[in-house]
Amino acid sequence: MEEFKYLIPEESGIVVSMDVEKLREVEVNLRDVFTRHQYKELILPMFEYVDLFKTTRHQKEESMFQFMNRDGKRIALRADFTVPIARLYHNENTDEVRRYCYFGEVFRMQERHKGRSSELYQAGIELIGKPGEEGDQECLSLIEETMDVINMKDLKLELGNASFYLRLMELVQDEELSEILEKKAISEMKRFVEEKDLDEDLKEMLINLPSSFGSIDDLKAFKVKVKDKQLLDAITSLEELYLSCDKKEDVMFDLCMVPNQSYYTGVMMKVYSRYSEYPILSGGRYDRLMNNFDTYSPAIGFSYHINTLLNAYEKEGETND
Ligand SMILES: N[C@@H](Cc1c[nH]c[nH+]1)C(=O)O
Repeated sequence: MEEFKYLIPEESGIVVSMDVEKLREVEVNLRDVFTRHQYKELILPMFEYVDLFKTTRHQKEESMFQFMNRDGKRIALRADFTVPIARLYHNENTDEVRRYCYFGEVFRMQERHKGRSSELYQAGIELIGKPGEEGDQECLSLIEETMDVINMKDLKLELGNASFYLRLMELVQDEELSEILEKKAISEMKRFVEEKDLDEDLKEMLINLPSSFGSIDDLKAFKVKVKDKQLLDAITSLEELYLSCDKKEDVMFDLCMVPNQSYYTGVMMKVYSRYSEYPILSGGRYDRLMNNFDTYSPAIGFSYHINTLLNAYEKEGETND
């Protein structure tokens, strides 16, 4: 394909313009925090069997970069760090608490012409074996500490809960709800609710959901409208987690948060810079992922999306000039 030799594929477009000096600075600062808290650094394979990501059903097959190896087995470029780390924990044959951290690329095919690279540089941690509130708090305080060392202004930490989302889907039994939640579309939600045969309390709550995003007071005001026990528990666990946050003024709640990974089961976290449309960090509790390896262990983790972070950092710099 001679005519393409001067061009860079859309898939890796952003990578070539990455500010490597800044990347290394962020990496050093994050590594320093992770290792201070006993997170052991891992280097994980770049090539995996497609089956690894398929059996855990977390990554859509069409978003994986795949090829055949010499034995005719289907190989994928690493599409995620969390899943191979779950396998690693299983292979360690332990039920003790383990702390891992990692730095490197994941490969996920993006929608065309959105200007997003398919080669995503991540820096993250996984905390395995520490259940519930205790594990959530450890993870959250680590996020807060790392938010300090990346030296960015105006960061917001958003909390959602996958158990809230999963319970809603169970009650409503309609995939369209996911899209409406993601868009926080008030009028679409009204139309959707009117067309459905649902309990009146649930209808009233759903109508209020897209506009209930915000502070702890917004969360508390919304809670009054909730009658279902599982939904209430999910909100209470967010309230409790909030109490352990150091910088409460930077914390927001989003009950419309749709899990961006299908393995999330509990609290979900996202960090936003006002200079980026996408989160610079995302993560969550995933207590059932390990079941795929016949190991039963609660876990939570997060990843910084370094490409997004560097873009936001550059924009922040431009507005300060
Ligand atoms: N692997 C997730 C982030 C995460 C790490 N641990 C838990 N969640 C992602 O790439 O979005």
